[in-house]
Order: sequence, then C-alpha cells, then structure tokens
Amino acid sequence: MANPAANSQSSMGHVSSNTFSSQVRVVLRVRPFLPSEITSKEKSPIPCITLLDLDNRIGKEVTVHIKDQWTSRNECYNLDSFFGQEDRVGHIFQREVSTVIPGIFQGLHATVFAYGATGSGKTYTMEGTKDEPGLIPLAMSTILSSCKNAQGSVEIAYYEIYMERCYDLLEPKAKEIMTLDDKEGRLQMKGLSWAPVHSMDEFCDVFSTGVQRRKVAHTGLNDVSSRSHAVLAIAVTNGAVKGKLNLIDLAGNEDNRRTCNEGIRLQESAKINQSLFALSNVIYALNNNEPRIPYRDSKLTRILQDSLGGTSHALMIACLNPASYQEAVHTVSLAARSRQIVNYVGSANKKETPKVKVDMEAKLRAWLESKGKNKRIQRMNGSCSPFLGKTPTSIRYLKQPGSVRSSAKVKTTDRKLFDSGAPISTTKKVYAHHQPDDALFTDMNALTNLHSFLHQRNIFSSVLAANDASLLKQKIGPFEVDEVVQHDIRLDSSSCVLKDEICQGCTHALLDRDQEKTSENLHSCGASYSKEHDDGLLNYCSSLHAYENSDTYMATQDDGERLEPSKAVPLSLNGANDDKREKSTNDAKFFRTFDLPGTPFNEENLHLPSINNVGSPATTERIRELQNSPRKVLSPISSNIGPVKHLSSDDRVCLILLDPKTPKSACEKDEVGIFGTPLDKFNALSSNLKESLLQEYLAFLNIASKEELMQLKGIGQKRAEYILELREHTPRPLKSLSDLEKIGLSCKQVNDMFRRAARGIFN
Ligand SMILES: Nc1ncnc2c1ncn2[C@@H]1O[C@H](COP(=O)(O)OP(=O)(O)OP(=O)(O)O)[C@@H](O)[C@H]1O
Repeated sequence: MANPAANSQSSMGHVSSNTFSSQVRVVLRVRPFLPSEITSKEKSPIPCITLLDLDNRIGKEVTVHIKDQWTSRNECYNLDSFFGQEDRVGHIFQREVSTVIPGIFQGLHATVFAYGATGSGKTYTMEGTKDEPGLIPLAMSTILSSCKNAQGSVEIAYYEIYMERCYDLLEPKAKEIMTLDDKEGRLQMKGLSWAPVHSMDEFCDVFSTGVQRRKVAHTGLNDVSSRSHAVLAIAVTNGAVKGKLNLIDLAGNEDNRRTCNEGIRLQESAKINQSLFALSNVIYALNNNEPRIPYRDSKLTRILQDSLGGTSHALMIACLNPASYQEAVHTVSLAARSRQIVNYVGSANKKETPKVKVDMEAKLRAWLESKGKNKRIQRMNGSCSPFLGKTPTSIRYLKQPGSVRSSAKVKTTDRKLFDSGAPISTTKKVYAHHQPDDALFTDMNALTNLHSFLHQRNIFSSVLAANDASLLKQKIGPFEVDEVVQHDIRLDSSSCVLKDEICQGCTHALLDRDQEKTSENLHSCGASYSKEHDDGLLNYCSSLHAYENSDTYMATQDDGERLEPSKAVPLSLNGANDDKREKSTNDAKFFRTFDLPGTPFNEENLHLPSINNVGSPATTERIRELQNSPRKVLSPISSNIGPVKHLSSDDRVCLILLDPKTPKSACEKDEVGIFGTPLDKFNALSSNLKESLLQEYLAFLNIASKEELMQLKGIGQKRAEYILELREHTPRPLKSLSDLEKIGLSCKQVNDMFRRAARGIFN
C-alpha cells in the first residue's frame, strides 16, 4: 500500500523543504451485518454499499456505489480506499496507519479518526476486541517496538469530549480539563495528564482503566454506545524531536427517532450531533474556501483543527453499517468532501505556528478573495509570496484546482457536483426564501450552517433573507439559481414560518434556538406552541443536528421536494404524539413534515389558516389581504440570470428554486442582470462589502477568545470578559450593529473602526 504521505507529496508538490501538502486521506470501512440485522428470510442480505472497479482497489482511489434496495435511489462517490465486510482491522492498520508511524519519529503529527453513525463500528475499529485488536493497540505496539530501536520514549494522554466539556480519562475522577489557546493560537489542554508507557502490558492497564471511565450507554441502536468523542494521544520523544499520533473514536450521529433516546441520553445525543454538525461545517467551509472556518464552534472541531486544514497528517476512517442506506449517504458524502482538504504537514519542531491575528484588512481581503476579486487582492498583497504567513486561512488559498480529486472512470454529466462530494444522481432543488427586510438571517454563520447542513443531507432547501435581490444573490453562496418563483406572502421579521407553504403540504417551518421565538414562529402560521412541545422539539432538533449550534433552523422533509398535501405525514412537535412520529419515520426515513398543532394537512388546508391565531398585527393584516385576494404563485422561470430581475424589494417573499452545483464565485456567476445601472451595481457592492465586514466583525466577537478580543481596538479586558459572559447565556449574543450597544460600543465607534480599516486598504 502506498504511503499516504508519499502520495500526497507527489501529487501536491513541496511547499518547502520541510513542509509538504497532504490531502486528508479518507477510507471506508463497512462492518459485517449483525445477527439482529439479518432476518430469517434473507440469509445473506445485500449491503447498501458496494465497491465499483474491484481491480482498482489498490489504486489511487476507489469508487463506491450506495444503493437503496427499496427505492431506485443510488449514488457514487470517490474515496481513497475501501475495506469491506471481510476485511480485518489488521488490514486497515497495515495499509493505512502503519505508514504514518515513521513520520511521528521524525517529529510529525498525525491524526486517525473514526467517523460514522451510531453502531457503525467505530469503537470496534479503534479499540478492537481480544480476538481482533483494533487500531489503537496495533499502533501502540508498533510505536513501542520502533521506540526500542530508536531509543525514544512514549507517553500517552486519553481524554473525552462529553457534552462539550473535556475530561481526563487517565485521572481517577475523570477531572475536567480546560482547553485554552496559547499566545500562538495553539490549543493547550490545561491539566491534561500524560502517562509514560514502556510496554504493551503497561499500556493495556492504563488504557483499559481510561476506557472504563469513558461514558457509554445503551441506546435503541447500539447496546454499548459511546456518549463522547474519545482521543488517545501518543507522544513520542526521539532525542530532541517530538511527534504525536492522535487516535480518535468519535461518537456517532444519532437519529433520535430511531434511538428512542430520552432525558439525559437525548441531551447527550443533541451535543454529539451538534459537534458533528460543527465538523461538517468546518469541512464545508474548507472546501468552499470560506474566509472564516468555524473551528471554534465546538470542542471537537477545535481539537481537530490541526488535522483539517492544519499541519497534521489526517486519516479519516468512515465507518458504515451495511444495512442503512440513509446513514451511508450521510457518512460517505461528508467523507468524500473531507478528502479535498489539504493540510500542510511539517516538522512539528521546526514549523512556525500560525498566529491568530485580528486584522480587519485581512478579513476584507479574504472576503474579496472569496468573491473572486483577485486583482484587488494582488494589489493588496503587493509582491508577497502566497506562502508567507501561513495562517490556517491563507493556507486554504494555496489549494490548487488540481488538488480536487476526481475519477476519470465515473461517468457523470455533473462532474463538478461529483467532485464537490455531492452525490452524482442528485437533481433536487433548493428552496430559498427571499425576505425583504433582511431581519431574519443577518447572521451569515447561521446561513452557512444551514446550507451546509441541508446540502450534506441532500436536502437542498434553504432560507435566505436579504434586503435586495443582489444581496440575496451574494448570500446564496455555493448554489446557482435555477428558477425563481414569486411567493405571495409577506413575513414580518419575527414570523419565520412560511404559512402558505405549510398550507400546501409543503414542509418548511423554522425553529429558533430561543423557545419564545419558536413559539412566535409557530404562532405566525396559526399554530400554538406550549412548553409541552419542548421534548418533541428538542428531539426533532437534535435530529436536525442543529438546535444549539446556530440561531435559526428549518425543518423540512427529507428530499426537499414538495409533498402532495395528501401525502404529507404529520409529525407532531409534541413528544407525546409518538404514533404519528412513528408513522412519519416509517414513511420518510429521514426528516419529515411535522405537524403544527391546529394546522392539519389536508386538501382544505390549501388556503391560509384562520387569522385568529396569527402573531403580529402586520402579518395578520397581510394575511387578511391575501385571503381576500386570489392565490397567486407565479410559475417557475428557468434561466439562471433573468428571473432575479423579477425580484422586488417590496413586501414579497420570493421562493427560489436552486440546484446544487459546484460553487462559483459570486462575481463569476452573474453580475450582469442582477444589478441595474453601473451606479446601482457599485452601490450594491459597497453596501454588501460593508455588511459583510460587519458580519465578520460580529462573528468574530461571537467566537473569539478573550485574548483575541483584546487585540481589537476598543476592546479591553473588561469588555472582553463581558462578551464572554454574554456568550454563556446565548452562544451568539451579537447579531446586529445595534447589539454592539450591549457591550458599550456605539455605532459611531464601530463605523469609525470600519472607516479606518477601509482607509488602510485603499492607502
Ligand atoms: N468488523 C466488525 N465485526 C464484527 N462486529 C462488529 C464489527 N464492527 C462493529 N461490530 C459490532 O457492531 C456493534 C456496533 O459497533 P460499535 O460499538 O463499534 O459502533 P460505534 O460506531 O462505535 O457506535 P457508537 O457511535 O454508538 O459508539 C457492536 O456490537 C460491535 O461488536
């Protein structure tokens, strides 16, 4: 088996004599069927995933085919390697992990992490059994024997991330450890204990005690399900050189309608799903060269930061249950995206650690770059080499188009789509709602999360808000507009539910992390919401992997296409309504419509519901108007560019149908047509630029560490501490310019700051 490091060196070329680029290597591991998955009728069930091109198994990449045996749905993906049901963990070790160990003795860092749904075999692969040792004992034993030859020493640390907190598993009471940034922006685990290890016996003693401390529990899908992400760090000292191998067993994605989790299990599950969602966002942002990579959205992504777009080798083992098509699609689509990420691996002892620098100019540069304004950037950069100042952000821009792997063997009309990691066969639509007053989705982050979350699950359905069509176009980001349909209902800023769609049996409703807001949202579509919905909501939202991660999320059906009203299956938000949920689960497999109490789906419901239950007076008034006028939904317009002209900034909400395509820059897409005169265009761009800077600034305030905050002009220790305090109550407390008053910054101060940043750029 080829050495991944060697592969990537040759494919990507050297960046410097001791730093080389290396794509995240992604291999697939399909576990055997468990006895409980084999019905008496079918003795040898067919796995939902198969390897195409068996001959190519040892080649540079493999193509896998995922097929749903009950429907005609199927997808193909390219990955680096495939291990089927008959393959033993030893094979994976020999071919994938043993090759990175020599690098550890030369001071490199490497991470091997098992990713997959609950019950897919991650722990089995990492820890193994008595009869079949897993990657952890195999790696340890190889490191120990290499150590003897090299006369080096080995230490291990073992910790878990449970409910977004880190606990040291080598300490008797699994004490909590703090994760801090050092001056250089590197993650430090304060108080983590390291145990020296000289032999396998010693290792087994220490490690097995840690394993017993790790939180596991019985769930509906796995008898012994990990409730935390566990990280075993093996540090090797070889003379003056120190290298490290992280072996990570992630907790699995959980669909709580299938696990039947309740109480604490449900809360754990929400945290697990939330952190895996953050992981998918990081992968998505890296793939799309986004100016900000949301590493800080969870402990997991912070810990994996060096392995995703950083300076560590990374191997992802995507684990699959052969019986679950939906899980397979979810896991493999994320895995396929991950292998496009490029790391810049260098000697841990020599490398200059990137500094986290607060620099509005850099942010603006990144933003311009993401919009394809390269000339401006060249001017801003002067004659600097792109390799200088390799912060994680700048590293991403070194990614060459050629670095995106593709398979010549895969015949697809949408090659770009395939390369982007999305399934080939997808033709589903994205629904984006244009909301005129831009009040709902001013948070770009929430928007990105939403895109990523939905895209990853083939739910090409999304919500956007913008105060004019051009801004909307900018915000659409990676998607291309196919069609625009005017949608004839006005929403005020607090009403998030598209009443009119729900009435058609279509399935969009927005949940807000703030329960009061959710209640308002539901009210606005004629539904009532009470505390007793909380269970159901939490359950639902943890299935969405999203509830606590961002501000607003949309619940939607599984495939993003409209349902016939008669086919819509209500799923109550109320946890008590289990029979309905059960039915919904059976019918929908994944996400499904949920029933808004008081708004049953049926033919009669094709008109707007009674105005008596509706929220704000403005909405009520508008609905009254609409009820008195004939329903008006314009037909789809097929061009990519033309329809946007029809967007109005009056009180309409536009429903835009989008097809997921490989991202293009906003500039490249269609500047023609969305703007009016050149002056309009200039004005629109200027206002977008200002808005983007503001959003970046707010996003930064919402996530930066205290030290980073204090590097901003106008933010001293007290203000930084106050921001951190605000975050304890609401993770993203600052959403708009006026919110800055909460931290005692006047609009004038902020405007001055932006002015200074802009002057710096144009000087
Ligand atoms: N290669 C394999 N051969 C035989 N049994 C396996 C294999 N992989 C997994 N299993 C079995 O499948 C079940 C689930 O595996 P495991 O607990 O490793 O899943 P997991 O992905 O770690 O789940 P969770 O995320 O819930 O912790 C276990 O009973 C395990 O013994």
